[in-house]
Amino acid sequence: MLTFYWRKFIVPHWLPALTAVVSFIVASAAGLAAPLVVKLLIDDALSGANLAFLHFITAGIVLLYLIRGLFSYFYGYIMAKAGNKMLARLREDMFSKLQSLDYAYFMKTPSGDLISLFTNDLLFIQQAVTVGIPDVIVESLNLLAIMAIMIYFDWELAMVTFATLPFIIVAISFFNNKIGRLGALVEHTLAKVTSIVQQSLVSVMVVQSYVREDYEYQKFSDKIQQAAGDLLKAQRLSAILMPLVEFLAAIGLTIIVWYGGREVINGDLSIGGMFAFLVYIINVPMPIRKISQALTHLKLGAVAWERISGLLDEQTPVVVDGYREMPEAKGQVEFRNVSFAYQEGKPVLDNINIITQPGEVIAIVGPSGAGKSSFANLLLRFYDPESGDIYLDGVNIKDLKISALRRHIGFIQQEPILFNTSILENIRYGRPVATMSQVEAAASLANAYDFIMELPQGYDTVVGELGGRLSGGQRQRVAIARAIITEPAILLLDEPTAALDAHTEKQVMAAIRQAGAGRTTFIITHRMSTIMASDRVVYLTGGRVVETGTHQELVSKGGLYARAVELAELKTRINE
Ligand SMILES: Nc1ncnc2c1ncn2[C@@H]1O[C@H](COP(=O)(O)OP(=O)(O)OP(=O)(O)O)[C@@H](O)[C@H]1O
Repeated sequence: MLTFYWRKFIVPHWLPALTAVVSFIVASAAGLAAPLVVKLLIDDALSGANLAFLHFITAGIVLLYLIRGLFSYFYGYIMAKAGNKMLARLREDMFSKLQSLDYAYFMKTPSGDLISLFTNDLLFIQQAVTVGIPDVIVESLNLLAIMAIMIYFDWELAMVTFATLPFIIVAISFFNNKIGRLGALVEHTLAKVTSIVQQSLVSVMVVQSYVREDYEYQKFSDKIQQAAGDLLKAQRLSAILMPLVEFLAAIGLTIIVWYGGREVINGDLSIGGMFAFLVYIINVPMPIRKISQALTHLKLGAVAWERISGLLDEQTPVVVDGYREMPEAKGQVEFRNVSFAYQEGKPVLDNINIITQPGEVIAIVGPSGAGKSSFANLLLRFYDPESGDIYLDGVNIKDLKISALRRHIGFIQQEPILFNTSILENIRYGRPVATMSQVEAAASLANAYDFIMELPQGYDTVVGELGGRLSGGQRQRVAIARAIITEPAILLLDEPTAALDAHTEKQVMAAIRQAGAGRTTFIITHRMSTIMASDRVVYLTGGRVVETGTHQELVSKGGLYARAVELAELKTRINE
């Protein structure tokens, strides 16, 4: 564990670490000299009734504590600066790694666990770095210095006094191991607690509509109680440890009184020397206690680091970035022999072949689970095909920079995610440098201009968590404006109206038609009116393209699509 901290946190920051240690040594030496002053005071100034020497010692004490204070400040400042810098860097690295990870990573990792890395785990690392590491180094030096001075003074008395040290060390390491294990448990439980909070915030509507508040509370409370219980056990052990260490140190003190007293009576030790010894032994428990606490911090930090490095070392880039830029695109898309599976042996798309012309409107239709959203995921390179390739304007999208590819695709989901900022910022998200007139043009094309103007704060209206202060149709139109402000060559819409009523659907479809003019549009849909407005229907079932053609062609063909349409019409009639 110590070698890990040495490699990770000390070697790369050796200069501030060295300056800090030197400052500490000076501060500590000043502190350690105090008992020597006691010896001089008793043996020379008081016994010899030497007033001049008494004045000299008095000035010496002031000077010693001045030096100690000054260098303690240097030490504290350097440590805080190095610790904060390192932590800020670690936070940046973690966030940057998070931004670089594949979509697939987020599908398999609970977001609560990730949040916990940024909160609980970073806190443990912070304590390990700013308290654990410095205390282990400096307090060990302190302890060694005290022991060395004691040996120098009177090695026999020192050896007798140190007889209690092995007991102190055994007690500390025994308790520390237990405390460390409990700490790791607390850490684990706190991660779960964060996850519960995050989940219940995201799902607040579900929680409230199913009246499951008590259940959520109970889940939270159980974990918190568990963490509190484990923490209390750890604190209890700490509370036992300290008096035990102090008791053992007091035995050392008794030994000095007894053995040292005899030496003084026999004339082998001066009274001042014995008092200095007593002051030193009184100072022994403090560094031992700090070392023990620091080791606990280091243990907890090491567990947290293991979790954090799990993120930093994540090797996901299954989707490897390409190298080609593509400033302009016409929007011709080809899927050539594309097959795909999320898990080996469970194919989701099977040998898909589609070529679109720029500006064509393709409706992707098929039963639930047919692979329609997976088709969109592949086009956006959230995943790569197992075999086969996808081309944009004749260029394999694997060769394109992912940023270049995605810049040409305006992606609109069934439930658009808006950020909790103003409408203006949301629309500009796709193109931060867009002028106000470009924002207004995008909003007009998306049929959003009028409703935005009717809002009291217009474009400055804050949309609420996930856009919750807007209606479903308004949210969708803001999302369309956000998608088209980048002027993408392709619009990719995954059931954009599925969550809307018939009236709102009409408004949103009108927006999509206006926004889609001149752009290749893939629209995943179940809506007959949307299908009929498309140039071509691609009918998917079981991950295969079973039929393709215009709606009329496919209906006339009387195949699987025609049967699906008949069923859909029947359903509509029944509902009417
Ligand atoms: N991230 C994922 N990991 C594993 N399997 C997945 C994942 N996403 C989808 N699947 C599976 O892949 C298959 C196709 O899913 P997909 O979402 O593409 O279907 P869909 O046609 O869009 O369905 P729907 O119309 O219900 O949205 C389904 O069996 C689904 O369970």
